[in-house]
Amino acid sequence: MFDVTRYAEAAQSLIEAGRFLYANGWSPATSSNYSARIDEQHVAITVSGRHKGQLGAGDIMVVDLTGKPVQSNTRSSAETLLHTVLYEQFPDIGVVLHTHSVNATVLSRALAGEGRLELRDYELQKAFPGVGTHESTLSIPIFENTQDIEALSRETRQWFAEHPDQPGYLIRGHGLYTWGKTMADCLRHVEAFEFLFACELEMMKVIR
Ligand SMILES: CSC[C@@H](O)[C@@H](O)C(=O)COP(=O)(O)O
Ligand SMILES: [Zn+2]
Repeated sequence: MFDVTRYAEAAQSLIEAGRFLYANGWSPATSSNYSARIDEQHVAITVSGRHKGQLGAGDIMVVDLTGKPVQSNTRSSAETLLHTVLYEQFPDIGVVLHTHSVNATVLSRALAGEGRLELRDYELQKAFPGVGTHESTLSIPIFENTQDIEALSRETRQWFAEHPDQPGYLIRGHGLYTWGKTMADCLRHVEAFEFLFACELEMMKVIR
């Protein structure tokens, strides 16, 4: 079983993250899902279909690392498996955030036919762990959107087994997944990605 105090802390951090992400326009219309690790085997995650700007304690539940609900009859996020494969694969991550911003959606569609977004020469790449210079490349995979989340979870697992240092991915026409050791780290990654996506879209207007 899991520690109730740690669950309450994780739930509170997800509630606060939801207010921030919704206020920024990155989690509109009940979209997005968030999770935080409680211990090696348990994760607090948003209940499916809830408004992410108005989350309360009843909107957060617990699943195990196979995505199975623990002590709950509610349905966890439809995309639970996209979270749990990351916790399984990266034992040191504590938080996963999935957002649906306009820029992530438009940029991933603008790059139709391309399987990656390569980010280079931006100072803000240093917001990600292990990046100490703008002279580096962040290779962000773009997976095709699908309603078959089990298949997508297998696809992401395989890609990140081969590219463990990349801090996130896009689903085309859908949104961003990113993670971090702490909530502060993960929120910084969302903000950094959003800044970089906006820059890429501006660059397309200037250069193409
Ligand atoms: C409101 S459409 C968005 C959903 O289809 C999904 O992509 C999403 O992010 C939220 O699903 P949820 O089951 O609430 O976690
Ligand atoms: Zn989504």
